[in-house]
Amino acid sequence: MPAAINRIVVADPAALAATAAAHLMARIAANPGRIAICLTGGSSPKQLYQLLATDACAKRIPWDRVHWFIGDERFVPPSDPLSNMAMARRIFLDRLAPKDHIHPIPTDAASPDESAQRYERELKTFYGANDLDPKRPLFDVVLMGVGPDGHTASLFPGYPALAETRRWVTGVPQAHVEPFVPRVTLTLPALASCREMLFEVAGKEKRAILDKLSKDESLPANRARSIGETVMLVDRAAVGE
Ligand SMILES: O=C(O)[C@H](O)[C@@H](O)[C@H](O)[C@H](O)COP(=O)(O)O
Repeated sequence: MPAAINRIVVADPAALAATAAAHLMARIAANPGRIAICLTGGSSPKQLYQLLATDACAKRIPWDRVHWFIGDERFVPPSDPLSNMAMARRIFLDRLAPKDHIHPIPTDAASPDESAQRYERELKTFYGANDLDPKRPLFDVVLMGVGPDGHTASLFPGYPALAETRRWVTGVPQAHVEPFVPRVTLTLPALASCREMLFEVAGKEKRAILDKLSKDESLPANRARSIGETVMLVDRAAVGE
C-alpha cells in the first residue's frame, strides 16, 4: 500500500496554482526559522511560480529566511531552456530571492553523478548533518509533478535511482521520456524528508497516468511520500470531470 495521500480536486490550472500557493504560504507562515523549499521542473509548476512572483504573494514571503532547492534537473548548462531551475529563476527567483538562497543543481560537473555528489554535499552542509533525522525534515515543502509513465522528479520506473536508500542525490545517465537528456535527481529518502510533499497534476493528458497510479503501487509517483503530509492537487480535467 502506498502511504496515505490527501487528494484535492480543484477546478482548473489557475485554481491549482492558487491552492498550491496557499499550501506553500501556510508552511512558510508556520516556520519562524530558516525555511527550505524544494521546487520541481516540468510545465506543471509554471503558473504557481508566476503567482509567487506577483506582489500579493511576494510581499508575504520572508525572502531573507527562505532557501530554494530543486528536486531534479536536466544535465544541461544552467541557462539552457531545458533547465528546470532556469525556469524558476527566470519567473521569480532571480528578481526576488537573495542569490545565496538559490541552490541550483550544479550541472557544470563532468558527469551527472559528479553533479549529484556535489549537490548532496551542499544539501548536507545546509542541513548540518550527514544523516536525515525524521524529527527534523530537510525541507518544509517539496513540490512534485507526475510524468506520463508515472515518474516523479527524475525517478523513472525500473531505474536504479528509484531503489537508492543511502544517497540523497544521484545521477541518471539517460531518460527514456522527453527531454532525452541525462538527469540528476534527489532520491526517495531525501524527497521524503519534508513537512509537506505537494504534487500538482493538471490537464486531460494526465487522466491515463492518474488511472494507472490508482492500480499500480510500484510506480515512482506512488512511492514518493513525505514523512509528514503528502497532498496531490489535481484539476477536474485530470480526473475526467
Ligand atoms: O524534469 C522534469 O521533467 C521533472 O521534474 C518531471 O518529474 C516533471 O515534474 C514531470 O515529468 C511532469 O512534467 P509536466 O509538469 O511537464 O507534466
